Amino acid sequence: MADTLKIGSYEFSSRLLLGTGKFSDLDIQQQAVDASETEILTFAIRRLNIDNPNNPNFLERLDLKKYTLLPNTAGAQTAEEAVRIARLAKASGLCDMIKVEVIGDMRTLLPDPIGTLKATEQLVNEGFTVLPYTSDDPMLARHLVEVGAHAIMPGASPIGSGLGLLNPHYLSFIIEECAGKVPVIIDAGVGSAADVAAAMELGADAVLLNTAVAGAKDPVLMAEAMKLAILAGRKGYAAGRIPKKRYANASSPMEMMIE
Ligand SMILES: CC(=O)[C@@H](O)[C@H](O)COP(=O)(O)O
Repeated sequence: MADTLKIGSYEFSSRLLLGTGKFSDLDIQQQAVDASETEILTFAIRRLNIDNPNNPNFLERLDLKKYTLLPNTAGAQTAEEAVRIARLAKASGLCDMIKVEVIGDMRTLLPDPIGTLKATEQLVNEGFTVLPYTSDDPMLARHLVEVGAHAIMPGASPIGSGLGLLNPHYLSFIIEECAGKVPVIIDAGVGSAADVAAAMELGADAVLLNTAVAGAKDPVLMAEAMKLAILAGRKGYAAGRIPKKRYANASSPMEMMIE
C-alpha cells in the first residue's frame, strides 16, 4: 500500500512541504522546488500580488498547476486578522487549505496559542482545511484537534533560526496525541538534513521548511538533501530503531560464533 500523506481530503506522495520565500533569485527557487520533489508549496498571502495579476510576483516562475498551494496567514497577530487573510485567499481561488499563523511575539515569532485556537476553530467552521502552526505544546495540540484542525504543525524551533529540534520529547508527545487522528507536520526552525531525518524518525508525518533550503550555499543541492532525509527518516521510523543501551554489546558475540 502506498505510504501517502493525508491532510483532510488531500493525499500526497511527498512528505516535504516547502516555503517559497527568501530565495536569492527566482531561477534558484524554481530549481530548488524541482529538486525537492515537493507537492505542497506554502507562501504568505500578504506577499502575493492578488490585486493586479499583471504585476510580477515571487511565484511567477513556478508552474503552480503542478502543486497544491498552502497559503499562510503570516503577518496576522490576532485571530480576526488570520481569518480575514484566509477568506481573502479563498476568495482569490488559491486553495481551501490554509496554514494558520497568528504570531504572538515579534522577536521570537512564536505563535499566540489563544489566537491560533480561535482562528482554527472559526476557519474549520467555515469549511477550510486548516493547518495551524503551533508551539511544541501537547495540550494545545489536543485542543486544536478537538476544534477540528486537519493537521498540527508544531515548530521545531523559532522560524528561520536553524536550531533544529529543541524539544524532541514534547514533539513526540504531540505525535502520540495526534496518532490516528491528524498528521503532525514539523514546521519551522529546521537547519539541516539531519534535523529533517530526526523529525521523521520521531514519527512526524511530514516536515515544512524554507530557510534551510533558501539560505543554503547551494539551495538546489540542499533541496535534494532534504528530499532524501525525509525518505531516510521515514524508512528509519518504519523499520524501528534498536533500543539505546548504556553499555557496549559486542557485534560478534562469542556464543553466536559459527564453528
Ligand atoms: C511558520 C512559518 O512561517 C514557517 O513555516 C516558515 O515558513 C518556515 O520556517 P523555516 O524558515 O524556519 O524553515
